[in-house]
Amino acid sequence: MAKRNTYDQDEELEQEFNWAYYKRLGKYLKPYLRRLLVVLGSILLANVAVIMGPYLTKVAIDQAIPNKDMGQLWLIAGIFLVTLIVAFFCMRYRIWAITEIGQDMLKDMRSDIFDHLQTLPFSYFDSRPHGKILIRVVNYINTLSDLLSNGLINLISDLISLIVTLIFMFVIDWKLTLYSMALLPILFIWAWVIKNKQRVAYQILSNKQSNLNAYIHESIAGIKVTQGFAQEKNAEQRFADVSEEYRSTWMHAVKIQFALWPGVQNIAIMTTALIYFVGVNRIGVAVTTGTLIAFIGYINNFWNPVINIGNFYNSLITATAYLERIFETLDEKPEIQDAPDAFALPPIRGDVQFNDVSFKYDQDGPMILHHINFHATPGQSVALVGPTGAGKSTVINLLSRFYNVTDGEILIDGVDISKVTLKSLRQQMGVMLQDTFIFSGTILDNIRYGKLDATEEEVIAAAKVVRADDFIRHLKNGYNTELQERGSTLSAGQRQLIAFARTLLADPRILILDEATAAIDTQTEILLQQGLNALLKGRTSFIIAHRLSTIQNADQIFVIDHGEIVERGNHDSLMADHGAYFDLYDAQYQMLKAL
Ligand SMILES: Nc1ncnc2c1ncn2[C@@H]1O[C@H](COP(=O)(O)OP(=O)(O)OP(=O)(O)O)[C@@H](O)[C@H]1O
Repeated sequence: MAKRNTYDQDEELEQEFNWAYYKRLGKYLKPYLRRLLVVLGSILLANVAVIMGPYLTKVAIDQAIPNKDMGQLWLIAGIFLVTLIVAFFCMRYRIWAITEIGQDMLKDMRSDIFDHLQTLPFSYFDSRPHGKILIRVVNYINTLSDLLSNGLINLISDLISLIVTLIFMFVIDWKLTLYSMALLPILFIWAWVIKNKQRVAYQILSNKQSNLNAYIHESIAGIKVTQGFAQEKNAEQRFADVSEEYRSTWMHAVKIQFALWPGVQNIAIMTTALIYFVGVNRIGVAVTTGTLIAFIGYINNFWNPVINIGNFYNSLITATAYLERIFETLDEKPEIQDAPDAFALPPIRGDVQFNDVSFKYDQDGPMILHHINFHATPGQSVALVGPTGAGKSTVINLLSRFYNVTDGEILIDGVDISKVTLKSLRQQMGVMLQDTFIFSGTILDNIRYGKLDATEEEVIAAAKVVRADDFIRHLKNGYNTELQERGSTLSAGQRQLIAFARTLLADPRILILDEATAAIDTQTEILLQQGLNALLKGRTSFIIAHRLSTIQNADQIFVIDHGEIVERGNHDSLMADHGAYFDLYDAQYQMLKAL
């Protein structure tokens, strides 16, 4: 599992430069190879057209003009015009097609990372700020956009134009060509020297960017608390600090990135000077004026792509820092995976057995549950009570296999749940967490989340059974009322009723309910209780109860403390025992009386 992380903590950096990432990036290119070949063809054609220019000038200067051959001059002008038109259309196509290919690749990659995130265990999301996950799916992928669209266009067209130019140059004068290339090795060495510095600078930058995103995300999520405690100034200061760190690392990274640029420029200028020097000395001996002028034209054709390739190399090194993070996310193993020989759990009756189950969240963390044993027969209702942090939620997290047990086994209808496919297990289980999550969309959509193919009638019928129908009908647009993400426009009780309807629609044999802790008025409590009773009928249920009044009819009650079941029985027997349950009940009763 990933190490725990916070917004003010940098994520770990990879030490080695890993070319394998580009091989993996190539995998995303594969589906588009054919389209890319067509683009390559058009780039080649455009380059041949452009490259003809200096050659035509040479022919005009060395032959047509001295011979005063107007016919040849017109022909050269005509060919020139055609090359310009061909080049124009080829370039246009190139830009459009490559941008599309680049964006398609990004979309594939974004889908891969998003789909993969869906499979990751809670522990992955527990271990890092959500803002740091978000930034990988959105911003890091976007940083590749330039590389994969513009960068890719330029690289391919520059490589082709470089090769075509070199061929022309070699044909015209191979010696001058070699002089043109004389200073290239210096450039290669320079690029190699700053490569790692640049990558590390961008790794650090990506970290700071991630921290900033995490902080923004966290402060938006916690805005109510910030405003409630009038801590805005504090939040602003913290934001300013994180933001300043981002700015200064950005400046540092850019400084290193631009270290390559003057080197390329200077070498290009020096090469032109060298060609003039060598060329002028050889005019009349081995070089014609036309050849020298053509060569100066080619030198630009030669250095422009080299400069562009240098830039591409720059963005490639920069992107490495982001690619590492993207592939790291893709490589994150779903902790809870189907065993290779996993089989689908057949339709269950709802018999649940914990055999000596112990559990810890972190490998090197403390044991949270110790030797839990119990048996619930089909249709029974089980209530888990106990002080906060005792391990109640952990028990139900294990039952729905959001985590694997550290020791012992959990059996459903006698089948070890670690042996079955997750899908078949979770499909037969309804989990309602404390804070019912509402997705943006209509109420209808939100209830339908329990069974995607449910008809509107089925949705309404389910809502009626759990007593949700009444409040929904009172909303302005009824079932078609649009809800905000998290359901901020609904009350906690209403969100719970929606969760009940959603779960009823899914019709699971085993029900898990983490009762909301929020205080609700008596009337809502009665309503929820009625809804819940309707939902529980005929299902094995596990309820984490915070209000003991709601579980008096439970078949079994377990009192959990420090990860152990310290008492078990039903309400009457536990009350008669005068133990921990009695104390809890009494404390709540006294509290309610005092209100
Ligand atoms: N994801 C996690 N990673 C590490 N430790 C955790 C995690 N979730 C819970 N714990 C720890 O496990 C212990 C049991 O937590 P659990 O949530 O099961 O308690 P609970 O009885 O449900 O509490 P509450 O009534 O407050 O919801 C606590 O000490 C808690 O700090």
